[in-house]
Amino acid sequence: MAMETTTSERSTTDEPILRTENLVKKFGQFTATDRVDLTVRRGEFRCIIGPNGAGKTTLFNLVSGALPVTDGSIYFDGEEITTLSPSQRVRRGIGRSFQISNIFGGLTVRENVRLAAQSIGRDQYNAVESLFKPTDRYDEMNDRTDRILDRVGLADVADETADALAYGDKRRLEIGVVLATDPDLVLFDEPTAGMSVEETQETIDLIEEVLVDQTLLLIEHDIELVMELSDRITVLNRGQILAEGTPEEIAENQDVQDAYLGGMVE
Ligand SMILES: Nc1ncnc2c1ncn2[C@@H]1O[C@H](COP(=O)(O)OP(=O)(O)OP(=O)(O)O)[C@@H](O)[C@H]1O
Repeated sequence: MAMETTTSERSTTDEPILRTENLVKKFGQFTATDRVDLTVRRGEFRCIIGPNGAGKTTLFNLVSGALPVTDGSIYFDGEEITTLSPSQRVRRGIGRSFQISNIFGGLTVRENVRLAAQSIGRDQYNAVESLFKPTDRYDEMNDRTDRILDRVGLADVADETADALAYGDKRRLEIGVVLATDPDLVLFDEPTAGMSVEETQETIDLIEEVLVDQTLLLIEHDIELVMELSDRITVLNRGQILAEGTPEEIAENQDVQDAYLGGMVE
């Protein structure tokens, strides 16, 4: 298989991990997603950009299963997932970061990660049943939780409640919670929204470091960041794919400049 090395340590293959075909989402008469054919290759860092209301979040909702499609198909890892539930998609390997809202503030850091780890491989609604698992499975789950806590740098604060964490550690926990679901693809909807320049850089560094083996799909408004991070960029406009390419190709694309970048970059 052809391998291509990018500027980061991540490596991209030719194999598509996610593919949408003629994807359509209508809200009444309004078409929010308009015949989108998207292909993301395994290992890619793909940013989705576009003006407000372009349909970026709607596209994520279709991929994660939060919204049913109006028409078209979604394939993940070569298999059709168009009608699978969100939890079935998580078990297939599609993780979605909801930032802080994924975290239970009253539980400890370790409990949060463990709960997320427990939720895969079984029906999420069987959380009570999962408390009564055989001991070897219990140990395996604890080991896995510890490895994730190490990976995201939270081993030292594992027994603190999530509410007591400093801001930066909360972001680490959020990424730990996503990682605990063992994803192959992670969707991030504006992970740096409202952050200072410093916090933005820290969060991005963390995502790049911890999720180096995952395919990343990220909605981001900060164009400079998008240009720096992406292997490829997809530009949405009025629900349609306006352009797709490497950062260099997108920067030079006249349609993008006319419709979007010209108005965005001051
Ligand atoms: N549940 C809904 N019902 C009706 N219209 C919706 C719904 N969700 C989204 N829309 C509309 O679909 C369009 C696309 O919205 P979406 O949130 O996907 O855009 P976006 O590109 O993520 O925008 P932003 O950058 O502002 O977050 C918008 O016009 C929005 O008002």
